[in-house]
Amino acid sequence: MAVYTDVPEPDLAAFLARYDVGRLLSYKGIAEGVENSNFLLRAEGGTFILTLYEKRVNRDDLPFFIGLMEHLAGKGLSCPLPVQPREGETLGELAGRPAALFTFLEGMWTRRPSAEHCRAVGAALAGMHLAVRDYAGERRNALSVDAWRGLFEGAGPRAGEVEEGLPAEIEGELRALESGWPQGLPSGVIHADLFPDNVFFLSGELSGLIDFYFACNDILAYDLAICLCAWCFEQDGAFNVTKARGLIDGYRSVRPLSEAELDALPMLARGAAMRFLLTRLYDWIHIPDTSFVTKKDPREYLRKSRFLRQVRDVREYGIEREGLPA
Ligand SMILES: Nc1ncnc2c1ncn2[C@@H]1O[C@H](COP(=O)(O)OP(=O)(O)O)[C@@H](O)[C@H]1O
Ligand SMILES: N[C@@H](CCOP(=O)(O)O)C(=O)O
Repeated sequence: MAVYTDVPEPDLAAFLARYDVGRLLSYKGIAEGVENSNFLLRAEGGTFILTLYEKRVNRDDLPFFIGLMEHLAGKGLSCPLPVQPREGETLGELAGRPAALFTFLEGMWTRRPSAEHCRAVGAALAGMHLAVRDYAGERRNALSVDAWRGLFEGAGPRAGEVEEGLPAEIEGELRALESGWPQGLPSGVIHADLFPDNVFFLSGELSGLIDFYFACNDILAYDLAICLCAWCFEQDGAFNVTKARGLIDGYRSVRPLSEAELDALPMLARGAAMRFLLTRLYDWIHIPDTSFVTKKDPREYLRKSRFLRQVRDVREYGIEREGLPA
């Protein structure tokens, strides 16, 4: 569950007095999420999400994230819009933490994505990549290929407790990624965590994207590779080619992929699997079992990494390349 900070009602009422939302009617913590504390809040002026930014989010990055959501909403992309206070900064302070109020997005995330969901996500991701082309904010990806070795070392020798031989396997894959990581591909602001729990659907249609707190500047096709990892495997670990085709073709229907991007996709997908394997491994080892945070299983991404290492050509994801059948 992700409510790390208690918010006393009088403090919240004082915080809300900065906004034109009327009186506070009710609020409750939201169990989902990992990084921040989120509350569903009802006021006379409507329903909102209150976010308190916790320790793992760097305060200096908050203007980038908030500016990004404002930019995307301004371009018509459906995402939480930071609510402006009557005066002063969008970002306030509540219960000793940086805090902001957001519009409530209707919809639910899907636990059983279909190929059609994947197609819609691909199209939305590409739409986001086009919409951010003129966003002035910049943020380095602190979880890209140059950071993975540090994460691995941070996990330490206890990585072998998760599975025998795991440290040597990660070391081998890290070397391959570090030496083969694609260069010179189109870059821009990416979401970097567009997992099913960050995409809402309503009546079968994609209704919006949330959780931009890993967004950063990186290779655009890497964002698609992250989605491939997160959306196109079944619960039993099997890769679903139909979903992969849906995702990639959905993306290409909005933003075509160059030959160089298609060539790079298998390596980018291996990198994406490694990134989530390592962050999950780090948390698995460092977050105490007594913590109320539900730790995500690194082995899920180990299995995905093993599959993705066997892929030699993007056509193995079920898509066609110019003139070449799948
Ligand atoms: N703008 C929003 N509208 C509706 N629900 C939201 C909104 N923002 C967050 N939520 C809810 O809060 C949960 C956690 O939000 P998320 O941004 O994923 O947190 P974290 O950054 O901690 O992972 C989401 O799964 C969703 O249920
Ligand atoms: N998507 C990551 C964890 C980040 O969680 P989120 O709730 O912020 O999306 C993973 O699955 O490892």
